[in-house]
Amino acid sequence: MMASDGVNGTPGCRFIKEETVYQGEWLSLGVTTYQDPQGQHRTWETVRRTTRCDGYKTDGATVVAVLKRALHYDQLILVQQFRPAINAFTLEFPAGLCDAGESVEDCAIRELREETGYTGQVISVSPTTCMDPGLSNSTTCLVTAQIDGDDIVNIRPKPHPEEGEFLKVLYFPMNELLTRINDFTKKEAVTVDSRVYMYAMALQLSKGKDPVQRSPGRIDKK
Ligand SMILES: Nc1nc(=O)[nH]c2c1ncn2[C@H]1C[C@H](O)[C@@H](COP(=O)(O)OP(=O)(O)O)O1
Repeated sequence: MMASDGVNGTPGCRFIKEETVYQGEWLSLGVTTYQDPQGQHRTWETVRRTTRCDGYKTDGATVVAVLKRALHYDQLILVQQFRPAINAFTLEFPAGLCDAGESVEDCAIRELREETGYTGQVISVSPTTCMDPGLSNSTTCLVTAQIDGDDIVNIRPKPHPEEGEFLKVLYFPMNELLTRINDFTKKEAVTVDSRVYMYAMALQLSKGKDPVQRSPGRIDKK
C-alpha cells in the first residue's frame, strides 16, 4: 500500500513538497509539506542524506556478520565507534553507505572489510528498512553474512577505516549475546545501537528467555 492510500477506505496522507532549509556536504535539513487525511496541509522537519545514489531507495548496508571457526563458539562481529553526533562511543553492526553503482551486497562486503578486516559471504538481504523515520528518510538493508574464520584471508584481519572513522572491532558470543552486551555496557561507556540491542533481544526471546534488564520507571541520566 502506498503512503497516499487510505486505510479502511479513509483518505490517506500524501507528500506535497520539500523546501531545503540547510544543505551540508553530508546532510540536508528540509521542511516537508504533506497533506493529512482530512486534506489539511501540515509540515514536518526532515533530515536527508545528500549521499543517496540516484535511483537508490537505500542509503547503505548494515552487516550482521557471524564469525565461524572450527572448535569455537560462533561470534557476532560488532564495532565500537566514536559518533560525534551523540558525543559518545557506540556499539554497532559494521555498516556504511552505498557507492554509486554498488549493490547492497557489495556495499556490505566492502564495509565489513573496511571496518573489520574480515572477508565475509552474504547469506541474506532484507528489504529496505527505515532507521529513524520521525527524524530522517535514512534507510538501510540488513545483510547477514558469514565469515569463515579458518580461511587464510581471515586469520589476521586488518581494518582499513575511512578518514575520520575511529573503530574498534569487538567479538560477542552468539549463544549469550544479550547478557554479554548488558555486561559490556556496565563496564564501558557505550551507547548500543538499537538494531544491535533488538537483535540480541530477539535471539534471547527465540530461546524462550525474557530479555528484561533494567527496572521499570528508571530514568537514564547522563
Ligand atoms: N552525518 C555525517 N556528517 C559528516 O560530517 N560526515 C559524514 C556523515 N555521514 C557520513 N559521513 C562521512 C564520514 C566518513 O568519511 C564516511 C563514513 O561513512 P560510511 O562508513 O559509509 O557510513 P557510517 O559508518 O554509517 O558513518 O561518511
